[in-house]
Amino acid sequence: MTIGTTVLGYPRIGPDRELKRALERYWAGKIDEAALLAVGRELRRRTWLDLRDAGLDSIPSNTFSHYDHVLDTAELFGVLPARPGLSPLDTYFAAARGVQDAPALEMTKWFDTNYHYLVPELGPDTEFTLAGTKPLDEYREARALGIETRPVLVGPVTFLLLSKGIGGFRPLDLLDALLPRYADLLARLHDEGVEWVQLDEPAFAADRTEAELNALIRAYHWLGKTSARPKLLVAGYFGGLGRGLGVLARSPVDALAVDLVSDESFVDAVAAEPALRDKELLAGVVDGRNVWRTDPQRALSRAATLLGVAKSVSVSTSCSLLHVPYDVSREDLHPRLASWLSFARQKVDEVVLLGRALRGESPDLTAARAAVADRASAAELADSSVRDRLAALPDVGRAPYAERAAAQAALGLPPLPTTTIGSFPQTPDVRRARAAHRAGTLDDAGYIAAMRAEVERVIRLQEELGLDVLVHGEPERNDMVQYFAEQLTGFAATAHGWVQSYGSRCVRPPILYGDVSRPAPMTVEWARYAQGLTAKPVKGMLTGPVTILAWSFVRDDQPLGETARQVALAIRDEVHDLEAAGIRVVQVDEPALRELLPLRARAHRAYFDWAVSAFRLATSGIADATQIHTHMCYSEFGEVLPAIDALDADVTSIEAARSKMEVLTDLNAGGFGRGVGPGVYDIHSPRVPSASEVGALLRTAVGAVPASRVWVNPDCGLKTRGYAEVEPALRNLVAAAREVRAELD
Ligand SMILES: Nc1nc2c(c(=O)[nH]1)N[C@@H](CNc1ccc(C(=O)N[C@@H](CCC(=O)N[C@@H](CCC(=O)N[C@@H](CCC(=O)O)C(=O)O)C(=O)O)C(=O)O)cc1)CN2
Ligand code: MET
Ligand SMILES: [Zn+2]
Repeated sequence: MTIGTTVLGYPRIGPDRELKRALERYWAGKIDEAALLAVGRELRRRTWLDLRDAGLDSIPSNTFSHYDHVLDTAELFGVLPARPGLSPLDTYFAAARGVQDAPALEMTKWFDTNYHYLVPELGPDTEFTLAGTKPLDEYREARALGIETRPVLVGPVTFLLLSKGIGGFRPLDLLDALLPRYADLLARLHDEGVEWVQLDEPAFAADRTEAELNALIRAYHWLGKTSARPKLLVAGYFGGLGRGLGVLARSPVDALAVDLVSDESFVDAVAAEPALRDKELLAGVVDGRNVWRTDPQRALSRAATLLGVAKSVSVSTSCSLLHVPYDVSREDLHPRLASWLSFARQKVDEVVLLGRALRGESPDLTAARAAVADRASAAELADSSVRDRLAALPDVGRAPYAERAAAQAALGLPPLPTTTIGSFPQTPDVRRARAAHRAGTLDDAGYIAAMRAEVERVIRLQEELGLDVLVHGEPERNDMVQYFAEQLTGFAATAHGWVQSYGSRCVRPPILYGDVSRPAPMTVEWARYAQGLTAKPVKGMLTGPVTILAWSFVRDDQPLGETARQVALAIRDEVHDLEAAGIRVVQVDEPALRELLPLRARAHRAYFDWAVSAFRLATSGIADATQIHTHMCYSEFGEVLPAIDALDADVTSIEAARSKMEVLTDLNAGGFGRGVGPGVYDIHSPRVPSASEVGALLRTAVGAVPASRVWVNPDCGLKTRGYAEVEPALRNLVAAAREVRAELD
């Protein structure tokens, strides 16, 4: 049988974040393993039944995970660190979250998404075994419900490319050792009666070396030729496959899934590939990354272009639906906006409908066509005043850094000034107050009073600790992007639109649907209140335009750079109002600057151009004496260092503790000449760093960068930590700064 209509993956956290709650209760010791496993089983059951009832021809399995699918793959092939005395499940969680005396695996971004995976560590002595049965178990579980499924696995080459080599080792050198274990697994699935297996190779949406392409060739020639195996579907997504397309087309696999959404030109490359003649093709024409309703005309014409090219063509999503929320029908949005949207459940219906249309049936596409046309012609999305203001804006640079630095000396800060990145712990009390406010049981005045009390507590604590530049602690923010989106026009927020970010942590990305403007100041009253409590400078705290776009679902009817300018203008207005309110230091966070970097180098220049100019637009037109900070984290910064420099912020705080300040060498090599705050405290770990540990990192920093430009701060915000860890950690941070200060001449 051909595969027919399908989706490459589905959300797994639960429509009401059932898995998040179960995980956190399990970790807190409130439920046992059996109760946690039961929650997962029920979520899988509901997903499979929903997908079957929707009419998909082929239903994926093994898309569930208790934490992360790359971690699952490492467990499956027996390469998680052993933890004698722990159950297999707790060994798995130990790798994900760390235990008392062993840190977690590193966590990093899954390609250019806001999903994070755990990085397996491999070395020359790594031995793979087929240690687990998860894909097999889930297949059986579905079959017991009467549902045939297609197990989904991370492909062997992508798995190795995403892993980290210990001490300079190249994980790809393990390919020949890993392939037989994949073959063992395929054989077992085959014995079980599995017809199709999906192997995901998104790594080939990025630029790849000759050696990496050769690995892809070897892998699929080898796996394709194994005798007892299910049919193989290889999925490439998050962009076109580049030369990987030809490689896979010429390999003995049975089907290819291609992303026809992310890269418009890729459809031509697929159409021109003669070697696809005897392959089945899944045309990924329903966007798995965004929430807009699919234009049936465009989707069908793309898929139809390929009809003669392959043995068969069917419809799929461009990637897994992991990155979109479950169901738009649960939202209380403006009905017109709601009619333009499609979340995971609706995307499944779109796939089914388009699949029927492609087969020559005549399903009713009028509602879809009308909604898309309505959105395209919605004049009220345009705001001419925003566009006129942007067109009239003068040049967006600031005075040279030296002049600014001289003016900013008026802040009267000591050498090695200490500060934090913005958020303080979001305590259960704070979260409860916000929930009560949302539910209407706590009125505005009561909520504001509770948050003010929290701000005052945080200010007093920082004064007592002896920090130099204070923050208000962000207690009033549900999330650093959603909070702003809720106050800007052109954005809609969802009530249930949760998307997994990592493990049990989720976000509700806002929907940016129209021209953006700022009807009123967003943070000024909180900053003014905090500054009024202390003589020390309080840092205003904003999220930058690139990060606001990266962590929202963004309109796709104009270039991102244009949308970024509108958001930047709103942030600029806020910066100006903070300055007018007497705030002398403003931080504009851009942790997602690296995340939005296109996977292919040919697109980097254009990205840097719009991203940098949006940040500069947001942070210029102010007095030289007003100090602009920015902050970045969760990334490999190498490729974006020139852009970080070009942002022209007075001070850049940057995650560095885990990598022992390596980033400073690179920054120096790049000629970075302004203030820099390399994180000296890893906030992802519950461990409290000692003063001597922090001191050692700080001495490394002042050895690499002139001390006059070094700031002392944690790696990132403290919102996910508790006060029991944060207080002693910051105490040690201040003590270390004082000690190293005393050593300066
Ligand atoms: N958007 C975004 N992306 C990001 C980051 C980030 O901060 N924001 N940081 C990096 C790492 N990613 C992260 C993603 C999420 C969280 C996180 O802490 N998320 C929270 C939810 C944050 C939130 O929206 N909180 C809301 C809703 C909280 C909530 O769940 N309330 C309860 C009720 C509260 C109670 O009674 O206790 C409910 O709705 O059921 C609020 O505070 O108002 C979670 O999953 O637990 C942290 C880091 C990279 N990407
Ligand atoms: C993910 S970056 C976080 C920056 C933000 N100001 C905070 O401290 O939480
Ligand atoms: Zn951060």
